[in-house]
Amino acid sequence: MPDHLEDLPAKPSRVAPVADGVDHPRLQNAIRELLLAVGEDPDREGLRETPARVARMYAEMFAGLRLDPALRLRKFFTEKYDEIVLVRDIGFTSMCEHHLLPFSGKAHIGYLPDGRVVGLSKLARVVEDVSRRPQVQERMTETIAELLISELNVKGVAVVVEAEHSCMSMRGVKKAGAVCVTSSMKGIFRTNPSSRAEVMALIRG
Ligand SMILES: Nc1nc2c(ncn2[C@@H]2O[C@H](COP(=O)(O)OP(=O)(O)OP(=O)(O)O)[C@@H](O)[C@H]2O)c(=O)[nH]1
Ligand SMILES: [Zn+2]
Repeated sequence: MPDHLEDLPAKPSRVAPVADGVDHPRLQNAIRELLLAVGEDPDREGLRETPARVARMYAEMFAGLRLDPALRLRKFFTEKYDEIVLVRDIGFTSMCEHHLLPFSGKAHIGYLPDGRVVGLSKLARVVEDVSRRPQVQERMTETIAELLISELNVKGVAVVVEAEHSCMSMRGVKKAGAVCVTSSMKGIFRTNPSSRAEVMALIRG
């Protein structure tokens, strides 16, 4: 190592708190404790940077705790279109709040407009924002549907989420491939069985 670098701390940016709303030093201590508790040596070479790495990972996985997804839905386009709009297969990964393991899958969102439409990407952005929290799949589904029905001036909203839970595949009951499906229907999709059947048929493709 050149002399002039010898006194510099290694990668200082990796240990400093990052202005992302997460307490990085606290997280790093917790990860170090976790490694000690399972019988590992957090000071061995391969693990030396792990607490800082995992802290950054949690900051990313839980970034949704500090976001307001409603802000994604404040921009509209006036359109005469009055049939269902559906965005299918929006991929996501969230964190199961029971085991802090990921669950991932696809969200499908349909809505029936009432004179104006929202940018299609905004539906995917809402899924992205809401997924980055510790939660259960039912709450994630309901949160997305509630946001859409309260923020968009639409006749109905349908949200279906399909996901595989790591806590069911890699541990515990160990059922790889089991898929959990949840749905939340608002407005006309809740009150009118034929509208519900129509949106569900579109979601099934
Ligand atoms: N309803 C629901 N349950 C979930 C979700 N994610 C994980 N779970 C379940 O949460 C439950 C937690 O059960 P506990 O008995 O408290 O924990 P556990 O002993 O680790 O349970 P096992 O996973 O059966 O080993 C498990 O049945 C998980 O399958 C979710 O999104 N929704
Ligand atoms: Zn779990």
